[in-house]
Amino acid sequence: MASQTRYVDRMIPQVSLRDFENRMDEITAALIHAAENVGFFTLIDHGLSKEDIDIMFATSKNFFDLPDETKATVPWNSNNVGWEKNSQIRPSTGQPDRKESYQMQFGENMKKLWIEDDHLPGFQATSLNFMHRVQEISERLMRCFARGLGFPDNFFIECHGITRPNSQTTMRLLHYFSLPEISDGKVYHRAGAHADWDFLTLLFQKEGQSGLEICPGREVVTEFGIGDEWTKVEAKTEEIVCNIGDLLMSWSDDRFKSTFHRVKAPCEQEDYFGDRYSIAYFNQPCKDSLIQGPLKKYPMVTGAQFTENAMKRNFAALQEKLQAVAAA
Ligand SMILES: O=C(O)CCC(=O)C(=O)O
Ligand SMILES: [Fe+2]
Repeated sequence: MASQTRYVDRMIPQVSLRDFENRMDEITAALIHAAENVGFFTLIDHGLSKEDIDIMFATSKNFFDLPDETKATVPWNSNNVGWEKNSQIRPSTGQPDRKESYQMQFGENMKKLWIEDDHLPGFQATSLNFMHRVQEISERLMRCFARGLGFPDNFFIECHGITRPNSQTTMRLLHYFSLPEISDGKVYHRAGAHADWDFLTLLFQKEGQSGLEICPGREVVTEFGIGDEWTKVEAKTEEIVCNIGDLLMSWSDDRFKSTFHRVKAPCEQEDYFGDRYSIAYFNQPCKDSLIQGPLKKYPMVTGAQFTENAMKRNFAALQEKLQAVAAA
């Protein structure tokens, strides 16, 4: 069968964090190069073993295997926490992603939103432990990006402090449902094309459960248009896929690229149609962090304002898409 999607081979840089303290300048140069050119990179030698990651994936599967009524005891709310199913509509597709997800944070937003130990013993402890370890990796990357942009080394770490009660950093467990391999004429979006609006996203994929694709090319933080040439990102459990979000793009005066990506709606023979589990860790700013790049390209905003603006832009783009779909 001829491929309908236009694919191009692009190098997605791989960065090793081995011997981090001694190699920090070398690692910073590699990260800056990746951020300026692709917006995506993968990490190896990051300190989490394949087994550590597999334990979190097993914990995630145990959660999603619970009956919907049980998961509905921790419903999603607009603090970006909790469980949702088939409810996220992207401006690029105008249709809900076929997935369920559960979002967790460190702070007070999680009050009453942790699934209870009676339902899933040890879930909260395992998840928080994993979140702390991913935070440590994020903080190493933040030190490098601060150094690369000329801020003090700890600058971004403080702006995203997870011990602050108003921390918004989020880990999201994702489960995409298996889909019919024989087309019934419908398109089942998994994660419609989008850019992330956080600082940096660290994504875990499970071996064999492919589907993530990237589409570089955006020049400023406010565009929702997307191109049509995609590059597949291989699913390897032991690698962390990282991407620059709109926040870091803005904080770098658009020097670093927040790149469109999607989990493809499988439709071609070589696509993967089975259940897909992934885990995304979104580094979000504290509400009172002050955001402005060294060149002051954009007016200074707080973390709360940045988040609000991103949600407003998303909402407006979504309304526009829904109107276009209704008119068609
Ligand atoms: O599930 C994935 O692989 C990607 C998820 C994603 O891009 C997101 O949730 O922002
Ligand atoms: Fe994303």
